[in-house]
Amino acid sequence: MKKVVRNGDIIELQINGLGHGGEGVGRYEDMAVFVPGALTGERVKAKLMQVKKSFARAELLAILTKAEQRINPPCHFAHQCGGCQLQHLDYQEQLAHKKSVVESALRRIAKIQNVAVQPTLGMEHPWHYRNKIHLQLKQAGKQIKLGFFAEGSYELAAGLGDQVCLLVDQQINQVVASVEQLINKSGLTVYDWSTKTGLLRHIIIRRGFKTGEMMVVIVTSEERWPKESEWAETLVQRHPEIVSVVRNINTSPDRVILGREDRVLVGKSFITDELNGLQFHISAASFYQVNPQQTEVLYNKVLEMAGLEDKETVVDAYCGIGTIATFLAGHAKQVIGMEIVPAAVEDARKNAELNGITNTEFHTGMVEKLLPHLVSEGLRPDLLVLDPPRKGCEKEVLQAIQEARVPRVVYVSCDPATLARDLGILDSLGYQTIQVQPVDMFPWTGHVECVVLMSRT
Ligand SMILES: C[S@@+](CC[C@H](N)C(=O)[O-])C[C@H]1O[C@@H](n2cnc3c(N)ncnc32)[C@H](O)[C@@H]1O
Repeated sequence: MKKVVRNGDIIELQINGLGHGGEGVGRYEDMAVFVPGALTGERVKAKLMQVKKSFARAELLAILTKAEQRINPPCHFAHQCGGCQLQHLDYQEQLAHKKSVVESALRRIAKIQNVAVQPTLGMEHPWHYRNKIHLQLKQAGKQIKLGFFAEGSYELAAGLGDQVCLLVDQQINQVVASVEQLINKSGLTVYDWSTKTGLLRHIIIRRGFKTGEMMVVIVTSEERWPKESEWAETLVQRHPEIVSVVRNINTSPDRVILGREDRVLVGKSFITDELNGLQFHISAASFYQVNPQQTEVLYNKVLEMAGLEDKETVVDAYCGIGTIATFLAGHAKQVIGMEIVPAAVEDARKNAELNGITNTEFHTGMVEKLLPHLVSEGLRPDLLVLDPPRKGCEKEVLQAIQEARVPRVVYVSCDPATLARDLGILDSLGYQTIQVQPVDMFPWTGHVECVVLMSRT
């Protein structure tokens, strides 16, 4: 008879593989059990925390047999903070794991068997690669702490002020420490989600790796902040590489990060950066890839898969600040970008100007509306690049690709599951998957980025 399994049970488990979020997975009483921190090949003792019908989540209590690929995580907070799911796994093994995540998603979700997934393109020095940090704040007694949430929670896992994040650029780490000190010195308050009072909601710091320019965005409620500009001036005096301090006012009652109003407290409203010798203008509200070194690798793959011969009409759907459009413009007749965030579209237009590009145009709106509309008006692109957010593409986008009979599609994705779902749909619409290339944009985390070439059969 099947044993009754309950929350709180302590079990021994053989780990047979890693799940998509990097958790160890074993089987117990016909259930898949997910154990964060456990590795393939290990025997572990774990406590069941969330028992469902066919699976359970468990907390790792002890490693009874250790895997060879296990390493000591160099970060003190690796198991508390929700940022790094794989710091205990050797880097080369992580790259192999990410390839297998893509393979398994293609096989299970897209039902695509016969395409070889290339080995993941990794980094030589996979530390301090992030050009952006997004900090949470917590009132801890009289002190305000800056840091990251624990996995799956709104509780601060680790204060960062006197520590450094090993994934984030070192100069950003230094600015984090100063911001925390200055916030505490000036007696600012943290926004309280239960009473909806207090000032500070989030802090975002960005740095252009090539230019060294930094931006600090202080996301606040609309509460009065006396001497806001003086506060920002003091920060810039300590760190002259900060060229922009922006107060973003967010009045939303939910946890959306940025509000609608930006107020520049010091300097300009943007920073600049450079990728492959091209200049980019980046505003506070605009998306910009967080790992610039691997972004060049990713975009060069897109360019290679695009196989352009100077005569094509290209669509860059979900174009952000037009980085991919700018990469491709020099090799195509025309590039048409589409993006939902108006500030990013303004950046994209400026970026064309900055780089002396005259064959791009950018449309503001939802790709699922813009693309079908332009196709109905006769647009027939030779190549379509898709780089949607984690949730992937709406069906209308994929149908418009079929209707326009676009010969080639390059799909950039940060989520193998939604990528596989969309490749499966495109497959049923007559598109064959030709090349699949994972690129490690987020070392030590469970996240997997991938670029795929599809061709109309
Ligand atoms: C993963 S980012 C890629 C941006 C750009 N290709 C790059 O590499 O920097 C996705 C972009 O899609 C935009 N976006 C999200 N949903 C959208 C939609 N429905 N229509 C158009 N753009 C959208 C986001 O604002 C973001 O800029």
